[in-house]
Amino acid sequence: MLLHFYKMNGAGNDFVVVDNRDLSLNLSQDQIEHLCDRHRGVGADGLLAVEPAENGADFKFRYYNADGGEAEMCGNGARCFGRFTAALLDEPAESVSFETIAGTLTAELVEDNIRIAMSEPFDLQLDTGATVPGLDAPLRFINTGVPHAVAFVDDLPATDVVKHGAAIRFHEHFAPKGTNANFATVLSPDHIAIRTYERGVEDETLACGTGMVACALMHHLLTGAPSPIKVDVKGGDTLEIGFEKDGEEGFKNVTLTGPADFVFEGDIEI
Ligand SMILES: N[C@H](CCC[C@H](N)C(=O)O)C(=O)O
Repeated sequence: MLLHFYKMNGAGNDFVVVDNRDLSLNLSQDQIEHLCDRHRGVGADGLLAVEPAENGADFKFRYYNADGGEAEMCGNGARCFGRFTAALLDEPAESVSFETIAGTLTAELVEDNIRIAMSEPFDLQLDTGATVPGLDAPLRFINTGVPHAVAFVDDLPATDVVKHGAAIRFHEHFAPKGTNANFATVLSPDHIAIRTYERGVEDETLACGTGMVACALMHHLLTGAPSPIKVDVKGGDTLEIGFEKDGEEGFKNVTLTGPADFVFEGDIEI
């Protein structure tokens, strides 16, 4: 079958996008894994599928990691999904809504960037009590649409993200679903830098949107830093996380703002 696809990039987190509004595609886990393979396929951290909405949003957004497994949502992918689907609307619009497993999200075009109104975070664990060998930092946790462990470290460039990330991702404390693993450092009161090991990619990625949100909210909880918080990612971009407090440890109106760009489109035999 010849598949038409689009390649997009959200701050270095890259995606294959397929338009499946007619639901004619029924890609298997192996086919998605092949499409994301950087040597044998198109190459990407994940795949975004556009499907028709079921509950009143403009579209449904289905997200699949590079291993072909479906995940609840993807923050960088949501910005790319918003950029892509805004162009599909009958009338030009500044915002577009889409259903995900994590809830219905809205993407807003803000100058050259896309702002995502994220789902409300939950399952906050300021200290999970979990440890991994060789990492001398408390492991914290929050679900920002997908699960994220967060460790603040002193020397981010020297941190073995793959070794410690894999140990956290597969740690029994987060079983059976596992978690993404983020390592963060404070640059200034309103500015952090992070690196992320992603579940389902099983490697460090150049950016992780829900991971940025997790680290920024944890930074607020630990230091009181006000909204917005800037986040530097491995790929070199700086993105912005906005939020309002909802009680002592809750958050609402959480936003993720950053780039979402088309790279190329093509056809591939699968
Ligand atoms: N790998 C994640 C999903 C993608 C998250 C990331 N790419 C983002 O931008 O939020 C998981 O399995 O939970």
